[in-house]
Amino acid sequence: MSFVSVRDVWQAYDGRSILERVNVEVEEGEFISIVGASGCGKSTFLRMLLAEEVPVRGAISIDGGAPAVEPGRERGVVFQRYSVFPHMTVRENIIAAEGFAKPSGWLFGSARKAARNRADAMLVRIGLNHVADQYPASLSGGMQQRLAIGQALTAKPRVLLLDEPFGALDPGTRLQMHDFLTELRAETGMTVFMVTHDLAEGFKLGDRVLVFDKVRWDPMDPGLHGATITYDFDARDGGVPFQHILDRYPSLAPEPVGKA
Ligand SMILES: Nc1ncnc2c1ncn2[C@@H]1O[C@H](COP(=O)(O)OP(=O)(O)OP(=O)(O)O)[C@@H](O)[C@H]1O
Repeated sequence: MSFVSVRDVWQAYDGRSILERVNVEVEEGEFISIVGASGCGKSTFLRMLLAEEVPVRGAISIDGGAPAVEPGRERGVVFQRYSVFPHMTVRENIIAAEGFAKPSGWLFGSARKAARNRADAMLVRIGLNHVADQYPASLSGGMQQRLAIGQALTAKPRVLLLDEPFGALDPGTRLQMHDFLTELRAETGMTVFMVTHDLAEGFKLGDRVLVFDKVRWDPMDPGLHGATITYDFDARDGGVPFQHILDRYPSLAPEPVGKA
């Protein structure tokens, strides 16, 4: 059995189908990029992988375990909008991430001191040790997002879920974050699922690129049917030229530079 196994998963809200018949098998350590038109259910799929919500049908299992019913330490998540705590320093943000992963939610005495040492090691790892005592507002967007990734990594997750993690960053910072993520991944052997609207990014970072789309379409009721995985591209060797996908999915094309 694969490390992550998604079997015949369906999701619906208020009786409206969002995802249907989603099947995918993922090996440990694979980097899976996810693309698809806006609103097709990509974030919903990530939330189910995180066990933040359960599918109405089908099951997702990780490492052969029973389907999870709530988020656990083995899954970390990073969203596009900075999820760091603005009233805490950079170091406190990392310590808090560890504290919240504990059942009691808080750390005291020697446990807190040890957590501080681990936090400092993490800050060195993500290149933020020189700003450990600053507040997030004083950091650049790329630094804040590195802090968010550092928080997610604090619990040493085996699966990292990234929802458009670099969507709010400028192109240069984005490229730096690609290198950072590639290094982290080589170091940790984590399995990664990343939703992106940038196909080039998806093919560059991913081992595979999954495309979500609707295969059934009712012109009288466009919201009737849900999306599923329509393509599973092998992106390891540079992948297929992504222009072919853009031809079929023009809505995925990046915004022209300078467009308001
Ligand atoms: N908790 C919810 N209750 C009701 N509807 C929801 C809920 N969560 C998501 N939806 C709806 O499900 C659909 C899929 O949303 P989702 O955020 O998963 O899409 P997405 O592909 O990630 O979109 P985008 O690319 O724009 O971020 C949308 O129509 C959204 O409004």
